[in-house]
Amino acid sequence: MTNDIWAKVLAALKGAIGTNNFSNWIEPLEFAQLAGGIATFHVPTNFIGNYVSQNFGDQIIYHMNKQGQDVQRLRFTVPSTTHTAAPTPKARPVAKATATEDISGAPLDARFTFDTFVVGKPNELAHAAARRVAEGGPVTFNPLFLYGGVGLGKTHLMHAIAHELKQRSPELNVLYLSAEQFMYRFITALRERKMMDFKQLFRSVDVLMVDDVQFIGGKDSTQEEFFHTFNALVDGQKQIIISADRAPGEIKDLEERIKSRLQCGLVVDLHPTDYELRLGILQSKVGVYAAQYPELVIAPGVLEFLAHRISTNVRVLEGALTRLFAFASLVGREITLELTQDCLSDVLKASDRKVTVEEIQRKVSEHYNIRLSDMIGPKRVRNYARPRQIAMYLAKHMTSRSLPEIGRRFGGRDHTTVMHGVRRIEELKATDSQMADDLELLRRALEE
Ligand SMILES: Nc1ncnc2c1ncn2[C@@H]1O[C@H](COP(=O)(O)OP(=O)(O)OP(=O)(O)O)[C@@H](O)[C@H]1O
Repeated sequence: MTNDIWAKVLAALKGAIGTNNFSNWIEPLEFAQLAGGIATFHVPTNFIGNYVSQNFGDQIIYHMNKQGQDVQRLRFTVPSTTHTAAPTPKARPVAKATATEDISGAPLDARFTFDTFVVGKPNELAHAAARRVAEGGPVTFNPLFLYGGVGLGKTHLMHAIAHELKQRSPELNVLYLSAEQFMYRFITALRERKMMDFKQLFRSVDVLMVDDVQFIGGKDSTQEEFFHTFNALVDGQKQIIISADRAPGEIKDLEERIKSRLQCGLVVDLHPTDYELRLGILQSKVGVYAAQYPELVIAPGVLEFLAHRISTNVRVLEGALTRLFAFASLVGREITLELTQDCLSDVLKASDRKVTVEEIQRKVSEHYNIRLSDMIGPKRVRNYARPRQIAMYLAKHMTSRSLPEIGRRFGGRDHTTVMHGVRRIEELKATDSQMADDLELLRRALEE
């Protein structure tokens, strides 16, 4: 396809989608080639590619074909030289953290402080322990062992401790690094015959922080060296802080003596977030964005919606918010529930909890205080029939099962029985507020 033809396609698109959309979404595209019915474009970010494909893909194909080209599909690629993390020039990137290089450890993220850490029930113990260690003074528990699932704030708390300690006592030698970096340094020291320097460095610190220690599981010589370093520091009354994705006793392929050493101090876990904590985190992050995007308005209910729907981990929650603000700023619109659902459809889909028909049956029978066997069994009395219909209704709306599949799970009932039950509940939902409340309650309980 020649540039002339592409220019004609562009002119037609501009007329079809309007100047704003055109300059936001189509101008950043760079036509690369047309081969085998596939038109390829270079885009600055995957986000733009996805958006264009979903929203303007059909029109691009239509106008290219109208110009005599045979286009069946579009492909969007981000050239490797393009910086993928940055949104288009029109979107303001989120401020980058200034990393302060520790003397000999990994950089600390300037954003990870106690001030920016939101405390809730699931992390209050871990937070209190971290605060206590950050006060410095005589070592009371050694090591402090923080563990929890992905993205729940372990690294954030460790960096916060390091920042605080350095602020209170700048002379302290605080060394923060990941277990992987520990291993890498150890191997380098071995290779370069600098083990003495290695031992000296690690034994001279006042506070040693090792992140993601589960990494050394199965790495025998690294474990051995870690064990010696650990003992030397504990003997010298130096504080050690460790994080892992699971409790010390559950780390795979870790020597027993190390497990028991790690359990000697205080072991605290970060529990999965609950709704209140997620909402608190979102509110605090929105404060930051509000300063960066003063023109953006966020409609009531959006944060509650996100806190309710994204329950995986805080990193995903943060990513969703970043994307939402970048997107809203790009299109110059208020952040409404509708825009949120459009912009984050993939994230929302991915974090939808997969509810099974069996879970629904169990929950509904508990709620109405009937036996599971009666819910599935043949009895047709109202006491059983209504909860059964409610469970069918929820199965239809909360799972991807077809009506015949649902029928089979309800004691081999026919799909028309399921359809009738679902319709009956839909009618009641519209007319009976008690029924509507019950359905909402059950839905929430199942999504927890
Ligand atoms: N309670 C919280 N308050 C504010 N931000 C939080 C909180 N918990 C987590 N975060 C944020 O979530 C993101 C992920 O946190 P972090 O990197 O500390 O997780 P992690 O537990 O170390 O995860 P991983 O197991 O992947 O290493 C960070 O940007 C962090 O600032």
